[in-house]
Amino acid sequence: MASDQHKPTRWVIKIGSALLTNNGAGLDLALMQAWVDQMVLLQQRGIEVVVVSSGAVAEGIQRLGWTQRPSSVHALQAAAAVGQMGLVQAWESCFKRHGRITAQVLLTHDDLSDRLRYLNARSTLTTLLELDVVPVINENDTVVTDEIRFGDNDTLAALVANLVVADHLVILTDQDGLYERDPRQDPGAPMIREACASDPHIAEVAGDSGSGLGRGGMITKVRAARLAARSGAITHICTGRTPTVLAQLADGESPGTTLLPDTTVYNARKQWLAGHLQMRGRLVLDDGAVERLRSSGSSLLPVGVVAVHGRFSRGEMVACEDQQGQRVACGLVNYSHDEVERIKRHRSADIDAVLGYHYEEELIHRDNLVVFG
Ligand SMILES: Nc1ncnc2c1ncn2[C@@H]1O[C@H](COP(=O)(O)OP(=O)(O)O)[C@@H](O)[C@H]1O
Ligand SMILES: N[C@@H](CCC(=O)OP(=O)(O)O)C(=O)O
Repeated sequence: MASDQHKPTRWVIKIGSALLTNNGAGLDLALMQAWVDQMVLLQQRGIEVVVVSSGAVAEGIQRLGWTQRPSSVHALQAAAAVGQMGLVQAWESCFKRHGRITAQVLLTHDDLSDRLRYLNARSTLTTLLELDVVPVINENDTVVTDEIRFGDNDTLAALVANLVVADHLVILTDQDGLYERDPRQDPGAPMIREACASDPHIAEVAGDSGSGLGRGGMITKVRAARLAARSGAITHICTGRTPTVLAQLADGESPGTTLLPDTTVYNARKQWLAGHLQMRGRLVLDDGAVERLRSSGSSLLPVGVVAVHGRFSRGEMVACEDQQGQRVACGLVNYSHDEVERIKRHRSADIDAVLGYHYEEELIHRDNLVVFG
């Protein structure tokens, strides 16, 4: 078990569908065993490992004997339920050969946006790591609807990296790294070896999935690197087809693309706030309010709000934008959308007179607000 003084090194390792299932042909058990052999080596070097494994839908489609990916949500969810069995069986048996124990953790977006469930998930994961168990995480595809979906496992892996404060997020995929253009379209495109996670260029060159098996493509991997950077994690995008890739990374080599954290590292509560992917509404701020949020970390007052969009209740998550539509911050709002409509542009001292009551003088208190750098 880890002592309180020594923070262990943690890696979140995410593996994509096309890679895991040999482009949809069924789980590639030999490759899975090769990664597990290396993960055990990492553990022997004192590195704690969390696996985020895609592949449930692809494996389910294969097990059900379907020749193509269905379009119906319920068929996809059924495939995920079938395939998840195969996934966890395979991970368990690969780790068992080394006498290691695994645990299945299935998450939805709601599990991480609800503060209590988020804290619970964090405690469970850290307990599993202290017990030397390898958590194998996937989205709970069988129950998710679009409203509560992470959407892709790159994003899920980044939020898990935030949750366990991982040092490295390793995204194993079917390409050697991030290229200047999708290598499926341009095989001669050069690979980007290192960049800052927030570099706009990398988001411009990253395209969507070319395989039809994966959900996100490179763009979700770049966004995941940005999310992971909020807790200080370095992201590596590498091919999982090289059997020694994890050992190479542990030796300090950079076999793929390395994306370095270059933004403010948030504290635990701000990371939780920043990890909310679904906003209930949008507040448009005037230039003065944007400047104050950015420069002095102030709370948002109603006087700085010029427009309100969406329907939200007190306590829900809203985005704050400048007048050009750029997202500046997000936070838990103290007033509902119709209340904000009435108190916007007013001084806090006037809230009582306008509404006939007031909760707080801030629209979003600075403790519940996260400003993007
Ligand atoms: N700039 C790029 N560099 C590399 N791959 C890219 C790029 N843009 C788009 N892609 C595509 O992203 C795919 C990887 O994403 P995806 O299929 O979602 O994989 P995974 O299942 O591993 O998440 C690659 O096979 C490639 O076709
Ligand atoms: N949760 C889904 C994976 C979704 C996903 O993001 O896939 P991928 O882009 O291959 O990592 C599954 O297990 O099939």
